[in-house]
Amino acid sequence: MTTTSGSTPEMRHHLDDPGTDQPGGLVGEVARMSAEERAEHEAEVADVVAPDRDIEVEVGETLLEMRDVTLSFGGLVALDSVSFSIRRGEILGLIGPNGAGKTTCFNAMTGVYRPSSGDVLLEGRPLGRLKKSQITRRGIARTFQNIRLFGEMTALENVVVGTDARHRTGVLGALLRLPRHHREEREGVERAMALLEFVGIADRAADKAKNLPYGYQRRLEIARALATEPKLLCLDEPAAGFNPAEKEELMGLIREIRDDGYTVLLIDHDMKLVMGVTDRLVVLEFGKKIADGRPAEVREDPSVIAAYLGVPDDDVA
Ligand SMILES: Nc1ncnc2c1ncn2[C@@H]1O[C@H](COP(=O)(O)OP(=O)(O)OP(=O)(O)O)[C@@H](O)[C@H]1O
Repeated sequence: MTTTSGSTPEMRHHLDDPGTDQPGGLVGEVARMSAEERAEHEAEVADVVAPDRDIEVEVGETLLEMRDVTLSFGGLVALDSVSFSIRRGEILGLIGPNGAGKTTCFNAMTGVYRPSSGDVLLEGRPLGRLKKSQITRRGIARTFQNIRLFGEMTALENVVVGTDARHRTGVLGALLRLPRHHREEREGVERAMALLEFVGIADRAADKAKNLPYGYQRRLEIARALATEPKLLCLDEPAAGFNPAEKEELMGLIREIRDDGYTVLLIDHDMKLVMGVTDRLVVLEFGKKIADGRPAEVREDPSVIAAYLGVPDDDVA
């Protein structure tokens, strides 16, 4: 995957002076563009963010499969023979009451925990005993329920760290200052900048992550995950703590990510939001899968209604 072919003069300018929000900075330049110029600029950014998006992907083929996965913590069975597939190009929602096993599913897919039995397969190959970093390289990236950023690093640096997962030169290449290392470093910064723009926080690229507003931090986590060029992006409650307008904006971003060719797995408690953005839903309760289907079907499913008994109708609507 090449990542720099679409880098634009605007991006390069911004790299020289990241974070500037003043007239002359990228944000100001974009604001002054005509509608036509802006559309062209956005297409150029999209080229950098998702360079492969025009390559025809077999939307609908299985990307990840949870095959009969059981995961126990001592006597507690957090996942009980759970099987479902995530199809390429879809937004799949994973829902269920508190403690149902949603985060444990993410942890099983990303190598935090190993299933006690069963398999997680990515593109038909079991993840087996791969380490977290190896799974990231195979193509699964995630964000966390509790934001985990490098607080003392800038927003841009946080995303550049994500691009490192794709670098082919290792520590030795860096020590020897190989030309390829320099090129990868430069490409990483350009791609990181494009991703910050894509998620809407390029104006704060030079700020330390810990100083960013909460909503920016959530978007920064998504940019960092995208930097690894994942085949599957797992978002664990990305809208937690957002007001309705912020949630709506975030859903727009998640749709854009999918439209750019990524596959998204989404956990969220807000039923309205999940129903509104997902193509399909898997419902867990007490570690077992109780439903799997289109949002409109799942919301009518008696076992799902029973699992959510007590949730006001408004929240399920
Ligand atoms: N590391 C752990 N050690 C012991 N028990 C755990 C561990 N992680 C999760 N559990 C238990 O496994 C069950 C499933 O937890 P999990 O966090 O996956 O649920 P969840 O559906 O993500 O819940 P929530 O919506 O509250 O985040 C819960 O009973 C939880 O207490």
